[in-house]
Amino acid sequence: MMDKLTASVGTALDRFIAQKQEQFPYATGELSQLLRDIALASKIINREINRAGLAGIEGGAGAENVQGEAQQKLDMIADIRFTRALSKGGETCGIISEEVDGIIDTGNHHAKYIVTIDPLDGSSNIDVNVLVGTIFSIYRRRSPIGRPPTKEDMLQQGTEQVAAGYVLYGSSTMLVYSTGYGVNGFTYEPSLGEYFLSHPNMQCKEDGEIYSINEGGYNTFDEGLKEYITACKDREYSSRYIGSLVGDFHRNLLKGGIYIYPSTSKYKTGKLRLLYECNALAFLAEQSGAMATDGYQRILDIKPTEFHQRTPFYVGSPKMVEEAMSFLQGKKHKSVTAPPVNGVEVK
Ligand SMILES: O=P(O)(O)OC[C@H]1O[C@](O)(COP(=O)(O)O)[C@@H](O)[C@@H]1O
Ligand SMILES: [Mg+2]
Ligand SMILES: [Mg+2]
Repeated sequence: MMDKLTASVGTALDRFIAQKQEQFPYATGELSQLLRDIALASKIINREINRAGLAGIEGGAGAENVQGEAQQKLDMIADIRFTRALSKGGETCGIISEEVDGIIDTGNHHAKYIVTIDPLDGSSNIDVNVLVGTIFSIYRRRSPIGRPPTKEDMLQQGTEQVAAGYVLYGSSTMLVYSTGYGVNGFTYEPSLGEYFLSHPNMQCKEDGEIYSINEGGYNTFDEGLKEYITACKDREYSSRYIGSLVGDFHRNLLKGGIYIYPSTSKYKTGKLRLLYECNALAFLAEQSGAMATDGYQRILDIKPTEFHQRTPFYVGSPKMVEEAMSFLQGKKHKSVTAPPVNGVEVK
C-alpha cells in the first residue's frame, strides 16, 4: 500500500507517527510506541551530550566492549538509557547493543519486536565536541510470543527490518527514520522538548562529488580501491571525513557522495558492524534512492551469523557506489593518459 501521507514541515513527530499508523488499518500501535521510546531516550542522551563537559561524563569508562574497544562513559550511559527506555516501553523483547556481548532480554516476552542498536556512534569524537549519533534497527521477532528472545530473532537479514533510523547529535539534533515508506528527518526543538518534521521524504542524489574514507589505511587498501580514490582526486572531488559514520552518511545523503569503510590490514572484514550500523543505514539508503554494498553484494542480503560481525561498507549515491565497486572488482581502471605530444593530449 503506497504511503499517501505528505505531512507538512513542522508536523510534530508524535502526530506524524499517529498519522502514519492510521494508514495501516491493522496496525496495533506497538511499532509507533517503540519509535516514541527511541525518541524519548534520544532526548535524554542529547541532554547528557550537551552537558558532558560539565557533568564529568567525558572520557573513558575504564572498560572494554566485546570488540575490545575502550568504552567511553557516554557509550555506557547511552546504552543504559536506551535499554531502560526500550525495556520500560514494553514493546521490545530483546536487544543487541554494540556495548553488550549477548542478547539483552528486556523481560517483555509478550512483545513482538527486537531492536539492534549502536547507542553512541562516533565515540572517538565525543570528547572533542564533534557530532556523534545513535543508529537503530527494528525487526519482528521470529520466536513465539511469550518466550525469551532467541539468537534467530537477532540474526535476521537486513531485508527483514520493519524500521531503521539514526539520531544525529550535531549543531542541531535530528532523528531520521524509515518504516519502509520513505525517509523522513525531524529536528529537535529543545525549548519544546519535541521533534518536528524538517526533512520530508529525503532523497539521495544519483551522483555526487564528495568521497568519505579514512585514508590513513590507504597503503593496505585493495589496488582497485586505491585506483578509485585516485580517480576521485583526479576529478578534484571533495574529501570529507568526520569520523562519525552517522554524520558522514547524513551529509552524503543530503549532498550526494560516497562513504567507504573498506577492509584494511587492521580490520580484515571492515570495521563497521552489520547488525547495528550497516543494516540500518543500508535500509535508509535504499529507501532514499541511494545504494549500500560491501563492495560485492547488497548489504541487506547478507545473512548474519554473529551479533557483532563486521563488514566492509560502500554507501551513498548509486552511480558512485557502482563505480567504486567496478574499480574494486577490477572491472574498471583509471584511464592512463599518455603525456601530451607537442601540447596535444593523446587518449
Ligand atoms: O577512526 P576510524 O577507523 O576512521 O573509524 C571511524 C568509524 O568508526 C566509528 O566510530 C565506529 O562506530 P562507534 O563509534 O560506534 O564504535 C564510526 O562512527 C566511524 O565512521
Ligand atoms: Mg558506530
Ligand atoms: Mg558506538
